[in-house]
Amino acid sequence: MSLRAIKYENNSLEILDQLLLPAQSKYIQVKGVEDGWKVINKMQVRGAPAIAIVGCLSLAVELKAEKFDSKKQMRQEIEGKLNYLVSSRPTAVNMKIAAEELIDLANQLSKDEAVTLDEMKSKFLKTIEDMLAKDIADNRAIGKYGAKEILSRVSGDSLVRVLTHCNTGSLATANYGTALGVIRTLHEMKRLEHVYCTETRPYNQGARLTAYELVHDKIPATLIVDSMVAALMKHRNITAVVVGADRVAANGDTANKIGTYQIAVIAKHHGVPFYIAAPFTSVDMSIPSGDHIIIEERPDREMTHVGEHRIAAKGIACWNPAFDVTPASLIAGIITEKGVYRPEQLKGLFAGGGS
Ligand SMILES: CSC[C@@H](O)[C@@H](O)C(=O)COP(=O)(O)O
Repeated sequence: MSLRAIKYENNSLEILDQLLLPAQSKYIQVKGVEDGWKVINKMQVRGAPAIAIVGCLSLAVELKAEKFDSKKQMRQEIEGKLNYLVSSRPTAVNMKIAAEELIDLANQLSKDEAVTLDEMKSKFLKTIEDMLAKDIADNRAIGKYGAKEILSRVSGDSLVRVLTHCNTGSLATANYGTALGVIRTLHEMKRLEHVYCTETRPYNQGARLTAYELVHDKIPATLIVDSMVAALMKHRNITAVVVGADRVAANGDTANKIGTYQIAVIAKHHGVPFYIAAPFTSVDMSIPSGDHIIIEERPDREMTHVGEHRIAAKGIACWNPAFDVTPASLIAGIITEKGVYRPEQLKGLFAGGGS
């Protein structure tokens, strides 16, 4: 079983087809931006950090093979292709933030007369290639800060019981994961008694992908269906909830996989602290609140069918938003690679250049 969602070696990019997991481990080659857009849009690769990394690496693969007449031409192509990649899925912000940073870099390199055409290309490619290592380092730091925060909720050497939703692990990132990274760290510290993961209907990221990662790593885990969360909190003494993010607004409101909001409401009712684990690349300071987040709506078929098998009555109308927004008031803390912050602290961090 492979847990590497993204393989990038010798300028060849392959992604593990997450539509086929857990039944089959099959890699598909991404030959350029067109392929990158398709694998993201079809959710063969998914999870906010992995979307950004695969999108940018698909551009790297294409740029390496291309010959440009001028730095201006290269800059224009970069900008057009990055904007196209941003359109592949609308809610996760990581691809948009990466695109803005890379377009800025291309502008700077193209204006700098001391930089040749070849140097511009190699500096640009190196910046993209460095994203893989940075994401893993960020996830390790998130794991460390998150574990410390959750352990602060129990006394002495007590073990903790954690609930997570969707998939935020090695399959959603360059490796290790964000919320699942926190769970991995707790397990490495031998302080995790048990993790519960939701099925995460309709795409079943929890049942198919998180369960696959937990079994692979031999982490003590139990799968529940999404409607069991309240019963779980009543009967199983959950220490904390930790989930990922697709976009965190400036006030801390957070878009994440559909179903996250109801878990946060239930957690509040039971006095269970609810945490978001996300790198700063998921924070969108350009929007004041979650009301401004565009929520992707996916095809009805994801709800009406499991694989090829229809489970819903023919003719029924469906509503299939892929994400919801959890208000900042329900979030105990945002676990980042730089530490754990209360939602209302975000604005101050960015004002002080904290990103
Ligand atoms: C580290 S992944 C964070 C989020 O992207 C994750 O929680 C999530 O909602 C994934 O949604 P998906 O639709 O599978 O891309």
